[in-house]
Parts: sequence; C-alpha cells; structure tokens
Amino acid sequence: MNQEELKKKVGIESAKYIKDGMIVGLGTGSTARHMIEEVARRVREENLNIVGVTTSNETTKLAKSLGIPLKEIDEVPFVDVVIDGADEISADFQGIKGGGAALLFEKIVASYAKRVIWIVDKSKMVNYLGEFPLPVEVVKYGSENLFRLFEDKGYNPTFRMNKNEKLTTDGGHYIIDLHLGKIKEPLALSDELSKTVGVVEHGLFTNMVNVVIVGKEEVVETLVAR
Ligand SMILES: O=C(CO)[C@H](O)[C@H](O)COP(=O)(O)O
Repeated sequence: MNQEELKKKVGIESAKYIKDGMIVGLGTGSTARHMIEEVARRVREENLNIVGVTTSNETTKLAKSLGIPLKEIDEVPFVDVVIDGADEISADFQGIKGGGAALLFEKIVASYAKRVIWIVDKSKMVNYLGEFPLPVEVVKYGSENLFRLFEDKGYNPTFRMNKNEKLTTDGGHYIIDLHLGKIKEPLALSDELSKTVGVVEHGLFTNMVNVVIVGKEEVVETLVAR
C-alpha cells in the first residue's frame, strides 16, 4: 500500500467520528482532502447534517465545490471536532504542522475545538520532532531582522518560497522554516517563539491533540491521548 492509499484509508476512517448536528473543523492538506471527500459523500448520500469550518482558503474552495455547508469561524462559538493532517507526531502527542502553510488558521480552529483528531500515514510518527522544518508564520514588517535573529540562534532559517517570491499565507504573512534537526524541548521552544515579537504563530502544536489515527499497511491504528 503506498503513502497515498494510507492517507485515503485514515481520511475515510476519521470521518466516522462525525455525527449529525456537529460543527466540524476541516483540515488542510492531502490527507485532510480524503476526509473532506468522505464527509461530502456522507452529506450527499446519507443526509449527514453538519456545518464545516475550514482551516484555509484551499479547503474552503474544496468543501464548497463538494457541497459541504460552511460557516466562518467567527459565526460559531466552538467546534465539536477538527480533523486535520500533520507533518510530525512524537510518542507524547506533540506535533508539527504547517507543511501546507495553513498553520495559523489550523491552530485557531483547533484551539476552539472540543476534540482534535489528526490523521497521518505511519511515516509521520517520529521519535523526536524537528527533522521536518518547523514553520514560523511572521509579520512581513521586520521579517528580515527576524530571519537574522533566527540565524544568530543557529536555527537555520529559510523563507518559504512560492516560485521566485516569498510565499504569502492566507493570513497575509510570510513563513520562515527553521531547520532544527532535533527539537529537544518542544514546550520551551514553543514558549520562546510565541514570545518573539513579529511571530504570529508557529507550527508546534503542543498538548492540543486528543486522537491520532495512523495508517499502516495492515491496520488503521487509533491512539488516544491520556
Ligand atoms: O499542516 C498542514 C497544512 O498546513 C498539513 O496538515 C500537513 O502539512 C500534512 O499534510 P499532508 O496531509 O498533505 O501530508
């Protein structure tokens, strides 16, 4: 079974957590896409009655095209469940997101969610976070200085590019990816980045996820946080 098939498997499995009447956070990326397609199928064929809240412009476009009823995040006081992909997850349920540049809206939706479910193929489960570059979303004003600050700290920063230009996120910011290799203390780094002026948000999702659905060849494994 290839990676794409594993992503599809967990996408379909995760949609089972969605029940009638729920407000559902719809994640971003290739794994979330499979979940969204399955949710749309259930809306169409099973009359599933839900409202979706999207985590990126890309997901809004997809969900609309598939006929999923949507609301803006500010039109709902909370989200029952958000289902999203991830880039890395360690055994203690800490993770990195933002490979698709949607980390800010993804984290906002997750922070209003009663339940956060991540769907991943087995390659995303890691011993230590950090091999995947950590995305940091930054205000454009002063971002070159912030870049130099990260260089001075030895964080090996690179600006996320879109062809020959710096990528602009849905929120109107830049992304600086930090190539850290191994993040020894995710909580301390999360605090440090959150306190850095000019940083809007970062891709470390600490103590946020409740359930991880992992696609493996033979089985789909569901891990529940304590
Ligand atoms: O965080 C994300 C987007 O910002 C994605 O969920 C993450 O990059 C995983 O993507 P994929 O399912 O395509 O591997």
